[in-house]
Amino acid sequence: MERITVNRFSFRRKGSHKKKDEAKENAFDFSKMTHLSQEEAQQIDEELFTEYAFSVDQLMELAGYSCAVAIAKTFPLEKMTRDSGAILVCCGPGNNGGDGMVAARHLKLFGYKPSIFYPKRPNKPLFQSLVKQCEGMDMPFLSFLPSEASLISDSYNLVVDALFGFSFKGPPRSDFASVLETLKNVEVPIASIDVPSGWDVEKGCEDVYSV
Ligand SMILES: NC(=O)C1=CN([C@@H]2O[C@H](COP(=O)(O)OP(=O)(O)OC[C@H]3O[C@@H](n4cnc5c(N)ncnc54)[C@H](O)[C@@H]3O)[C@@H](O)[C@H]2O)[C@H](O)CC1
Repeated sequence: MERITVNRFSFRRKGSHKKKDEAKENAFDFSKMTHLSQEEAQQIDEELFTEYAFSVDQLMELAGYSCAVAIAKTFPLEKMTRDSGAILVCCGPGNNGGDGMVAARHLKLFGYKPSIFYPKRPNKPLFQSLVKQCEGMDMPFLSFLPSEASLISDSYNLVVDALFGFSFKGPPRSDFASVLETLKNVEVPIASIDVPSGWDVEKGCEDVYSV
């Protein structure tokens, strides 16, 4: 099963503008993918907030958009076989979940058919606005996640994992334990925003509950 981690800082594409290199450029060499440590990522965020006066909304829009672009390049719409580009975006209770809704919005504009699973919603204007924007673009919100992974694999071409980012501290609390368990067993690719949910941010996939 294919897993990729879509980290807004990890895709560095040396663009070649010659037509003939296009195929080579599209076949991304994952060995060149770089990762930031949790501390580096937090330092960059902090610098963007203080030195450059970016707001969380702006960073979330940049992160969600760049993840949508990376996902569209890695999983082209024309290669999807199920239900004209149906994808499932699973959003968690923090900013990573916000990234997921922003990515869903852009993927919808790229022609994909996102559905969103967003079980735990912060009572904050930023997230309420993101939900309103997604509803306004006719993206359905699932009231529950099918417990059978096969139902997800049969209905969607891709799962976007925007459940947890760098603030996850395992093991998953009860409300998300079954969600991670189901996603572990899906047979379609999972594109994780920032960190695959359940992974230790620095050490990687250490525990059985990681997607
Ligand atoms: N740094 C920024 O301002 C930005 C970060 N971006 C993205 O957001 C995540 C980090 O966001 P944060 O809200 O700090 O944390 P998470 O989204 O990873 O999750 C926190 C959320 O999860 C709950 N939680 C933690 N551990 C568990 C657990 N074991 N079981 C259940 N629930 C858990 C916790 O209570 C919180 O509610 C970062 O990765 C970026 O992707 C944005 O891009 C914008 C700016």
